[in-house]
Amino acid sequence: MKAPSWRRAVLKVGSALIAPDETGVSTKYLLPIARFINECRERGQEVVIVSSGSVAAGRKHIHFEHKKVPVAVRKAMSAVGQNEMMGYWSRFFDSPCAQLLMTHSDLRDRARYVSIKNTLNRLLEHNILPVVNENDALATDEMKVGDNDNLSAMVATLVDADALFICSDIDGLYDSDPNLNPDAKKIPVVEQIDESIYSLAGGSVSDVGTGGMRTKVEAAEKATSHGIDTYIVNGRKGETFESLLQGDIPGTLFRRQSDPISNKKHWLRHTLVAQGEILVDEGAEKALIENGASLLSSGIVDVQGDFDRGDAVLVRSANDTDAIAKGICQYSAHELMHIKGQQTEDIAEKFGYSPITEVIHRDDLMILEDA
Ligand SMILES: Nc1ncnc2c1ncn2[C@@H]1O[C@H](COP(=O)(O)OP(=O)(O)O)[C@@H](O)[C@H]1O
Ligand SMILES: N[C@@H](CCC(=O)OP(=O)(O)O)C(=O)O
Repeated sequence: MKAPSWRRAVLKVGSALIAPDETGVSTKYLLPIARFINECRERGQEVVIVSSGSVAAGRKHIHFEHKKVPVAVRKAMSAVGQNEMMGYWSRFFDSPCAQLLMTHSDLRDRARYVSIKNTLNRLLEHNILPVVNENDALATDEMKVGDNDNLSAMVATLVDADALFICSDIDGLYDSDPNLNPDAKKIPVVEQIDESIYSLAGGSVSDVGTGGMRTKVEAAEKATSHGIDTYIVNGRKGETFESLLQGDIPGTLFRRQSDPISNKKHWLRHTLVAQGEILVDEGAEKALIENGASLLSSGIVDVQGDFDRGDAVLVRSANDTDAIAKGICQYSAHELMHIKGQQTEDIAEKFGYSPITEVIHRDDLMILEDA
């Protein structure tokens, strides 16, 4: 079976490759990766790197006795290590590399999201190789993505990539962790990601790696739902990249969904964090799910949480605990408490102004699965 062709790819390099000894970065596994990138670029394909390794690089300079490194020390390691990690990449390419450090809070803000997208596109136009990492030194828990597997899927969506290569220290997804079970069997192709796939994926055994296989499957789910073929391959083996160049599939391919959801809805579903909940009556629930309607104030029963205009919220039936939709709300929680259950015309009369008809516009609304 041949791999689908691609035009633009994101290639994620985990700590397991750039920092195989977990302290300090190393060129040991980077040369075949850099050769692969150079060859792809010569063929007219574009590549964005998402690289881990800043924490491992920083460990060389900030010694810490205990295995469990406190958050502040990890951030300091990352700050001193980013530069070093970038230096390693730069030495492999004749054209320049550009560093982009971001957090989840940058990606969930629509304006910043578009700004990052434009910057990445300009860099690619100028044949500059972007190297993305999380801005670990600044990110608080609420701000961060937390792992570069998920970050790479978000970046792949952002740049409209058609392939995502997650390069790690393992040959792909197995039916259990091969580091723990020598009889584990590799799964060459995953057509659909569901709970049975998640149940196979374990964590990381490394001190600097984050997430293990679970975050890779999460990344694959995000990317494939956006129409991006996702590969987990072993970046420790040079032949992996030879195979990829020949169009073979050396690891596990998670095949893209044939009906990808739009950019905006993808961003809404996977990137935006809901700030509150809107409880709706049966009529509104039916209108949203069956008729593809916008949410109007008349169907709202209650409001929970404290959100502002433009924030993401979950919509759920007043009779159920499961959310049915997620959307961007045009009103604040405070405003909704006043207009809930009212017809749009009555609001105009009561409050003396012409309200926005849709509390959540259909275009800003994503029905969740199983609703
Ligand atoms: N089902 C599985 N198949 C393959 N690897 C698995 C599985 N479950 C857990 N793993 C672990 O995931 C590790 C790779 O993740 P991680 O250490 O975070 O690497 P990276 O630094 O490349 O992100 C593997 O070395 C393996 O121990
Ligand atoms: N941002 C961190 C890496 C976080 C991460 O996800 O690591 P990994 O699981 O090795 O890809 C760093 O630069 O060290």
